[in-house]
Amino acid sequence: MTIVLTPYWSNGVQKLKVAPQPPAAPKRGLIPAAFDRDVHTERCLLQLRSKDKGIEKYIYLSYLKNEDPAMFYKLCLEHMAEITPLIYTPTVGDACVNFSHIFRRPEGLYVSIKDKGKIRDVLQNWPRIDEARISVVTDGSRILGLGDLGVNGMGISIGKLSLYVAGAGIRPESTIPICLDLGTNTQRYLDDPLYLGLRQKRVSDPEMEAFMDEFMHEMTATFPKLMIQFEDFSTDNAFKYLERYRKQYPVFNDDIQGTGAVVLSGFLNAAKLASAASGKPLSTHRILFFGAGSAGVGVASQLMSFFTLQGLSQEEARRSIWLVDSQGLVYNARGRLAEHKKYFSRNDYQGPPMTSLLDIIDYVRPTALLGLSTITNAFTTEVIEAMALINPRPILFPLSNPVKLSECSFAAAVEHTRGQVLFASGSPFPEQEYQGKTLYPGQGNNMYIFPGLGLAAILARVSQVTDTMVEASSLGLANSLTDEERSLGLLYPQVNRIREISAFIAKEVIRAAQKSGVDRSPDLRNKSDAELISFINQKMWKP
Ligand SMILES: NC(=O)C1=CN([C@@H]2O[C@H](COP(=O)(O)OP(=O)(O)OC[C@H]3O[C@@H](n4cnc5c(N)ncnc54)[C@H](O)[C@@H]3O)[C@@H](O)[C@H]2O)C=CC1
Ligand SMILES: CC(=O)C(=O)O
Ligand SMILES: [Mg+2]
Repeated sequence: MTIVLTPYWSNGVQKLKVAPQPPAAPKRGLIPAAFDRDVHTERCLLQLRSKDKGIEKYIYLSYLKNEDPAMFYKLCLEHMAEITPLIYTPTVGDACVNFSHIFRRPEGLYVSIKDKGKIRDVLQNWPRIDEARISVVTDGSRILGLGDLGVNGMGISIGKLSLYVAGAGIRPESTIPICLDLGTNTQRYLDDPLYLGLRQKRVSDPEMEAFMDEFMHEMTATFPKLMIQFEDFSTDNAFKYLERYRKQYPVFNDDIQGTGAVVLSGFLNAAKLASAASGKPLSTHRILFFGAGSAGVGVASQLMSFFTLQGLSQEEARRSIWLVDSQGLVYNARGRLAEHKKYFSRNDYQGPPMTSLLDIIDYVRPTALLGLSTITNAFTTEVIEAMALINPRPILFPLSNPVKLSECSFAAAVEHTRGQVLFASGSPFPEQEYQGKTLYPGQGNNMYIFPGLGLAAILARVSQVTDTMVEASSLGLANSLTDEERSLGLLYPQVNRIREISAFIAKEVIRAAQKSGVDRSPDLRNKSDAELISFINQKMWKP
């Protein structure tokens, strides 16, 4: 028997048909005589390309995913570089902002504060309880860099799960996009008659805490084989709920851990090239973070392992990192600091607040400048030039999403470093020609990590996601560059190899889970690496 995704309506939820294999041929007369599935692939692609705007392409692809999921995922796999920016960042940002306006039919699960006390009843309405393996859960409070989008944040859970299917072959019917509706503080949504969420301000912290405790408990009770990815919670809640549940349930926070892993990976590759140019050892890198939120501090914590891999002590590693937030350089003498910034706060600077990025660069003399601030073009011409003056090959990672919030463009980075930049951004930029050479931007986005990490967690049936599993995903990604990709100067592998990369990452993560003793699939322990890779490939769903 094969589960065939047949999205049709019934009582407001999508249902599945369980069909015998092979599916019955359509009845004579119901399709045109010359209909051919391969030709239809081309037709779908032409229809997609005929649309001018990203958001129109997004709407077309959403329709296709609902009507013909196999065709949607076939297109994704065959045209990964073209389609990823349409179903994910940057276009998914527009789709989320306008979610209540472009909405056509429900997808995923909405759990609201009104369901408190009866969350189990809501979860049990999910039509595919037994198949459920992975859920992306957001509360919509910090969607990409776009702020509090309330229930419109559902678009991000849907987009990430499409990448789980396309990128790691998770079965579509095993995914559950979830948006928690805890209100929104965005007035224009509260005033919008089309807004799909509750018309109330966000609930208080204690109310949210009680809700989250019930939600997590009931999720595990209802879906015993489920892995949970927290996505785009506002800063404090991102740290708080990761810490609260990470030892209790199989859960990870993509913005803290997934981003940390993907940036560590690209940084490892960039730092080698930078050190080769400067002649300075890897251990002497100095990293300046512009933005000290969940992503900035998540990446800083992960980059600690870069330095410890070079033989530095924890303390030496910590001292190689500087944070900047909206008040400027983060240092102890500045006054009260949010909990998550304290570890990296500097105690070696006592002067007045330092707020100009140029002054901070002059003071820190960083080898790498990483942007996770949501401040468009914060890396000005002068900032990029200052980095190029200190470093023969400056590392510039403007990682904020979507593309309109990027701290700088690839074109600007190439121009103002005379082609020497080692670059990765959160959303994709086009390649650049410089003095007759083609230069390729990296995409430092957690989409390289979470599909493989999630697949590993599902196959090894882990009880929790450990730091060593996250680090293994990162090193796995860094080591998956081919010689050809290295010769092109790439920091990340080409996205069209995503399934191969996810399989490799999954193998590394499963091994790390086994070492940590959090795996619950003992038969995988006996497999050689080659057998494990082949097992993983064989488990991947193919459209
Ligand atoms: N490339 C990737 O894979 C990922 C990218 N991101 C992006 O990173 C950005 C930040 O995300 P989070 O850390 O979760 O948000 P956040 O809201 O937790 O953090 C934002 C940080 O930027 C700082 N900031 C704001 N204005 C500033 C200014 N004028 N100067 C200096 N710093 C300023 C804030 O003080 C805060 O520390 C978002 O655009 C998000 O899309 C997040 C996760 C993954
Ligand atoms: C990529 C991602 O997770 C973000 O920008 O929030
Ligand atoms: Mg995110």
